[in-house]
Amino acid sequence: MESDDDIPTLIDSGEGPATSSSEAPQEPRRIPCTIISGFLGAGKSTLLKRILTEKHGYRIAVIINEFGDSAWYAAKAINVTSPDDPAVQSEEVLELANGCLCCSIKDAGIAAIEKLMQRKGAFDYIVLETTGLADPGPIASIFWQNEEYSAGLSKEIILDGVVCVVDAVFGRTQMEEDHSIDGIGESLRQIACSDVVLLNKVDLVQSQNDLFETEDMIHRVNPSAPVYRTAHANINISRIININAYRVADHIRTAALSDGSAKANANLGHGVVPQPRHYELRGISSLQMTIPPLSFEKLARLEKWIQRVLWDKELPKEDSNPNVHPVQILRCKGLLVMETGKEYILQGVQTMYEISEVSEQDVHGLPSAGKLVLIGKGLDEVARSSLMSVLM
Ligand SMILES: Nc1nc2c(ncn2[C@@H]2O[C@H](COP(=O)(O)OP(=O)(O)OP(=O)(O)O)[C@@H](O)[C@H]2O)c(=O)[nH]1
Repeated sequence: MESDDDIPTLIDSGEGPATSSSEAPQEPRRIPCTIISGFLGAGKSTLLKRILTEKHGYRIAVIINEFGDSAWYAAKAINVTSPDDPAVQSEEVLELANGCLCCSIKDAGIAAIEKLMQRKGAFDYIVLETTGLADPGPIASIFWQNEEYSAGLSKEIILDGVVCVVDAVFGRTQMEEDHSIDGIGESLRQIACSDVVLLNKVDLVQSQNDLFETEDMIHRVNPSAPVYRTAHANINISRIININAYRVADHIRTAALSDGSAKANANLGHGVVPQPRHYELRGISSLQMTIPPLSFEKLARLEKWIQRVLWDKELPKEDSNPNVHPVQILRCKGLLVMETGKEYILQGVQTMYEISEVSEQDVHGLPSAGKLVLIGKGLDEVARSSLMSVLM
């Protein structure tokens, strides 16, 4: 670490940053950021390498935090590279001294990224690889657009999505047996916070049944994240980069609810509220449901319920349920369809949430059903009926 104030600095390689092809002033544009999380040894670096060598047209700044031999998080490096343009292969290395990113990002980590942003123009995409032990939730919330929480970073960076790499060989055991953080298995936290899951190393698994069972477990913990099977992280990059997971309704619209909900959806729009399902594994629980078209009054009630659960971490008290019922949300996602045909996306990370209207060109056809997925703690039968009562 070079600086006195513990703020990491970029070490200039001497070759200078790439310049924009056009000198014309450009609209300020937020840089998308993809977070790669995943189980130890699952293939995160392999995925990163693949991203950096694929042809995708982005000049990518990479932030890595390594788990060093001495059990210290040793160094994080930022490289600016573009496989499409050898001229920008110049490497700019940023060495950070202390702490894993999830611990230090609120201080030196943020400063590092702010310094990186002073070089904007040199890159147009950020990929951040976390260690296999990191909880991506707090990291993701740094980039959340709520400026109060993101120390202004969200003015310049937009979270594109969180990709979790799961080991197809050991993933199930890891989910069942790893350490827990605050009562939740750490690998399950990573799945909870992800927008896309890669089930990697499928070449090493003989039994299709084993793969199905691991996939099933992932789906139950996070019903809204698509799971792709990969060997050596070989994936069509467009499935993980620039997916706009927090903005695009299609992600949620096409996310399968785990019981083949097409049939259930067919009955919606007639005031039928299907039974939500919930699932619990090692402290984490998920609750998912399809939601019939809402009136604005119901939307307001649902939002109030969400606020109560996210901010107060308990269910609203009711006559039928006067006791305190603690809940915690790690991630929530929803597509809320209105009776008028308008659609809204709900996105939430930790205690932050946003409900934004889907632009008209992204609303396809007649509204059918909305979807809501909550992942966290305490999302049990009581939570289920509390949510149902809001929608009745
Ligand atoms: N057979 C096989 N080996 C793989 C695959 N993906 C990665 N590997 C190998 O598995 C080892 C671990 O891969 P990494 O990409 O370093 O995993 P990681 O998640 O970055 O590891 P940590 O940072 O230690 O958590 C390396 O030797 C890879 O070459 C795969 O799909 N199949």
